Amino acid sequence: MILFENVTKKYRGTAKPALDGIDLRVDRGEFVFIVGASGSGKSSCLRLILREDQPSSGGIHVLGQDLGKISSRKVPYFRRNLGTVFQDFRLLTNKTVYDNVAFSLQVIGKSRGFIQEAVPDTLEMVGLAGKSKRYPHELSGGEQQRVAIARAIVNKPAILLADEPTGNLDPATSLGIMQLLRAINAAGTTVVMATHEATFVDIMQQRVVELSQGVVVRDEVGGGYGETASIPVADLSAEGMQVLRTTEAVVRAALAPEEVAEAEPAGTPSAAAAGTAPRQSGHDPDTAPVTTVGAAQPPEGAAFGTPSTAAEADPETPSAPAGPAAPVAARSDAREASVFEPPHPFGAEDDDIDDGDDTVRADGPQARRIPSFLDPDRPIDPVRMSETGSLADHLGLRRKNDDDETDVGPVR
Ligand SMILES: Nc1ncnc2c1ncn2[C@@H]1O[C@H](COP(=O)(O)OP(=O)(O)OP(=O)(O)O)[C@@H](O)[C@H]1O
Repeated sequence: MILFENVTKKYRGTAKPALDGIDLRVDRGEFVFIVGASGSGKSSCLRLILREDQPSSGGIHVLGQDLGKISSRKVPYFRRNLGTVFQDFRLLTNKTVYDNVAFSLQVIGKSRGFIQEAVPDTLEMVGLAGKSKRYPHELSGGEQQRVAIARAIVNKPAILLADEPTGNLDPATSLGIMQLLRAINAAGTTVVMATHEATFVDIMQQRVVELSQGVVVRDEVGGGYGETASIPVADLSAEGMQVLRTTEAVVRAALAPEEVAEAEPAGTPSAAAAGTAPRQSGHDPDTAPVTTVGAAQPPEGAAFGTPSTAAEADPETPSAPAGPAAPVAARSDAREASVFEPPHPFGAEDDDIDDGDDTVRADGPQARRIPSFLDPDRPIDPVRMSETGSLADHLGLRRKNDDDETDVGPVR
């Protein structure tokens, strides 16, 4: 899906290359952290994948495209299949939440009908259904980043590139964002994330590619942040891990193919997978207990087919989402697509682009995509988690207060 072959990037006027002979392969469905000290080449990597920049030498293939051969005219089409999220959110300040997300579809010519379905669905998924009319300055940092993520995924990209997406957020809010990215990955989108956040790299147990002075010095699955961490690794509590396990359980339950097949009437292939449950307006995810931090744990009855009670979130009862999803199954008939369908690397308008590189290696790193400590079959007590305070408490990351504004600003 992403292939770097001996890629070197040397910026004009610099003595040392930013990237020096990089070989890297990322397969469909992987979640890959790119870590390394400041200046090690993480952002340069992402820019090359996005085709914002070109390598000085070497070859890069993304979604079957040789980026060295793709014409400038085709670059915008190519980028439709890549969602991007940045540390500084990059929202349009004069547009509402809804319009920020809708805009990315309007500029690529999506129909009004598609936009009217896809935008609310995606906002619901990221836990912002009740804030669609707000402007960015009326949102906390965590909410702004969720808008940015909604905008990045509303067109169902095959790949989501995230460059320090939690860099401006406090730890508890960052965890919500990480859970959301993990859920998006669980739904089929390949995620490549550059980060300094040792804590999340360690607890997520995904593939870690470490750069040092433009060279890959480590590439392992389930690795921690490593010796070069510039941020101390937090000692996450067992409760913190339970929170993540519950999230994974909910996502898995919502996306499990067998439940989908049973839950939906014939002709509505995306209904249960979309997890489109009756909407609950006015819900503020930042004021709710543990189960709503991050949209991977959306408001009750909301996206992912989330169980309607904390008890139902128990992974022992994975069929819980089938209920909430059912009432809106008929509505799905009218949809062009659901955000939870497997990503279609290229739409009809992009048929001229070859997608031949999208094979999955059976023995590839994605084989361990879901770590054992997130195993939904392991016993947890979701009721206790939902009734005993905030996520920050569970993680030992208590905030100064509950004010939304504490989401904003660097805390490291
Ligand atoms: N446009 C540019 N022109 C010249 N040098 C650049 C340019 N962009 C990046 N560099 C240099 O390339 C190297 C890698 O930069 P890059 O931004 O990829 O690192 P990074 O790992 O993302 O760093 P950080 O964690 O601080 O964002 C650095 O030495 C940087 O100074």
